[in-house]
Amino acid sequence: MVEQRKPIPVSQAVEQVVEQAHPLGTETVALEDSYGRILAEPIKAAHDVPPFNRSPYDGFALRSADTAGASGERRVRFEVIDHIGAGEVSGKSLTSHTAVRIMTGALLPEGADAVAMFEQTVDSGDSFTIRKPFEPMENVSLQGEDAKQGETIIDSGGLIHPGTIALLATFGYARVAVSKQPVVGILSTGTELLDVSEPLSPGKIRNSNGPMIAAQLRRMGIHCKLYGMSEDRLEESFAVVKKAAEETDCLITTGGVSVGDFDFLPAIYERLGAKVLFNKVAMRPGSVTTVAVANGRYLFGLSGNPSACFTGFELFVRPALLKMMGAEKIYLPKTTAILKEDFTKANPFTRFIRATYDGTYATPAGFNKSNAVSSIARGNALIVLPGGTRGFSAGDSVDVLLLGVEEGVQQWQL
Ligand SMILES: Nc1nc2c(c(=O)[nH]1)N[C@H]1C(S)=C(S)[C@@H](COP(=O)(O)OP(=O)(O)OC[C@H]3O[C@@H](n4cnc5c(N)ncnc54)[C@H](O)[C@@H]3O)O[C@H]1N2
Ligand code: MOO
Ligand SMILES: [Mg+2]
Repeated sequence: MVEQRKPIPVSQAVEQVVEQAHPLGTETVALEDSYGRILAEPIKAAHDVPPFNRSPYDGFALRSADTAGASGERRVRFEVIDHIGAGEVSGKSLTSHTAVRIMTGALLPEGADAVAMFEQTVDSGDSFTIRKPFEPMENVSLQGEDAKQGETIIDSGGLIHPGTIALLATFGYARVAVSKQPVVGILSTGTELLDVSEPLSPGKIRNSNGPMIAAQLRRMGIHCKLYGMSEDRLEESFAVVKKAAEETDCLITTGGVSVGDFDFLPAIYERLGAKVLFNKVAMRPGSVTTVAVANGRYLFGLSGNPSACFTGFELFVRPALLKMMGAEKIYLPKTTAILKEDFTKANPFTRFIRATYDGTYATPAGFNKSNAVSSIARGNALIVLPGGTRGFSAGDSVDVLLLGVEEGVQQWQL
């Protein structure tokens, strides 16, 4: 008799998977290799930013006191005593009605407390005039206005993105403490599978799940170990899964997890003595998604059906790996959108519909069965239709999970 599996709610399944994830510790990498990694130390301002009072304009550094009473009728003249660009330091100190010609980014000379932009002056080389008074510190970029020494600017646990890199570089982090990345393996199971470069033959299809998951991992900044494809034969599959599981923190297999005569993953988990967290989730696609743990390592048994495989990765594998990487924001961001099509038939399982989201509407991305591959290629989001007794109509407000967003959110809520 076919095994009866008990489906668990999606949120419970996500919780159970994430609960098993343990951070892998930290390492340091060169700044140029840190993009996309998870920051393992807070970034504290090592010094004020900017580190000195500087000119935000190309113009003349002057003493504001000398500008008192200036007007169109009573222009005030300054003698230019030096000329500096950014990076140069004037050796001159300003005295009454003297100024230094200064470029954007240059340290203000001693005595100066304001900058007249070129556009605010009539310039005649050795001297210039102005027609308005300047306030102390007018047109000055003040030391520490951006960041104060000792201030924590970014907490640990965030994704290092280009802005983070700019900050790290500002403070002289040639090396950065980041969380270690998990070693992740991918094995595609199925006697029907052909490699991408092989021609089709009767009953065979090309392996699309393997390359897809490798790309889903790359999108998270993770490089994986490829274990290729294995045919649906118990002994051989067991050997390769066992080896791969020993060599990785997380092994992702696709296919062979359902109740078919050649679905060997359940038997393999049993032989490995792995603890199966669940083997049925009340979701579609991906109801057969199975997650097991052996010796502290994850075994993700994703469905062979491409849409189910894709969805299983985004919902379960992604947050688990991010948590292992020390990330705080491990879940896909969620928003609401207006549904573009009817889904009038109720479904007891929560459905995840591949869709395009344009900021207002969520439009299903076409053929949306579990075995669909075209809709994964078109979509940038997953519409969530909760399981239950009701259907959904065009115009309904629905939840949408956003795919491919650089950084997610901290709370899982569905
Ligand atoms: N009697 C039942 N049959 C099925 C059930 C069930 O509950 N009772 N569940 C169905 C559901 S839901 C799904 S989803 C599939 C899951 O099957 P498996 O995860 O065991 O995957 P396979 O049987 O190996 O393959 C399913 C399908 O996907 C194609 N496939 C497999 N690997 C790849 C790959 N790497 N790239 C592209 N396509 C792949 C494979 O050829 C099959 O067509 O089971 C249902 N059956
Ligand atoms: O596991 Mo299946 O994907 O629900 O069609
Ligand atoms: Mg099967």
